[in-house]
Amino acid sequence: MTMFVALDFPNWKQTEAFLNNNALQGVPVKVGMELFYKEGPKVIEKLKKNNHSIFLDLKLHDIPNTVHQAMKNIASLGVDLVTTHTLGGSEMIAQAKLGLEQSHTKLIAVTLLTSVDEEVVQQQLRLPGNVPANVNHLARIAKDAGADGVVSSVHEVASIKKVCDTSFLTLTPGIRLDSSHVHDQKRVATPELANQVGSDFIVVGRAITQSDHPYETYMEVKKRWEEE
Ligand SMILES: O=c1ccn([C@@H]2O[C@H](COP(=O)(O)O)[C@@H](O)[C@H]2O)c(=O)[nH]1
Repeated sequence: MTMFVALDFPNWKQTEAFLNNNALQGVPVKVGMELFYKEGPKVIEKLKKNNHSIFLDLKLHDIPNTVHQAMKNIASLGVDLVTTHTLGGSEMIAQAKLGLEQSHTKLIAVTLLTSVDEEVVQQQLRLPGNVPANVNHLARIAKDAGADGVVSSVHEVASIKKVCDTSFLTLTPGIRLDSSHVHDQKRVATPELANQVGSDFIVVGRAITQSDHPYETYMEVKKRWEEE
């Protein structure tokens, strides 16, 4: 069970200040597109030097060969987890996994983003079935293609564990302490519910990074996540 703090900051200077000013040095962190596209691989080196576990959330989505070659480069960074989308299909996921084979990095495939709801799935994208059915289907594809786990919302975890096996990892963003301030997220849940349904990892961003008291909020979320 690990809780990652999403370091969604524009650059290293602001990231470092946030970690140092709030006594969060060494906590598990998620690096996403915003920070990585600005700072590149050196941001990973810096965080590793400060003993952070790292989830690199770049959500690769391209043809299988391109994803394979990109994952070979990511493997050399020594991060703990990395993401690809599932919507590139089985071959893309399998090639992503092969690209990581010389490393300890686990491959996590994004099913449906937590910012997506039934309106997007059914009215905009016109996918057959509802959100839970699509998430289950994509999780099964990811597992069969060799991924170590999936990103979903907390609400789909129990069903994924049933369909894919309890050892198949689930990583759940969209964590909120209450129903206010959901921002652009649609499928949100509390840390307690994430624990109850058996989520293996949670990701918490703005609830902590935009808090008036980030350290206290971090400790509160962690307590609620671990002690339920
Ligand atoms: O389906 C997904 C996949 C990734 N994310 C990422 O998690 C964090 C969540 O941030 P909050 O501020 O806690 O909403 C963010 O970095 C996303 O890129 C996700 O939310 N949903």
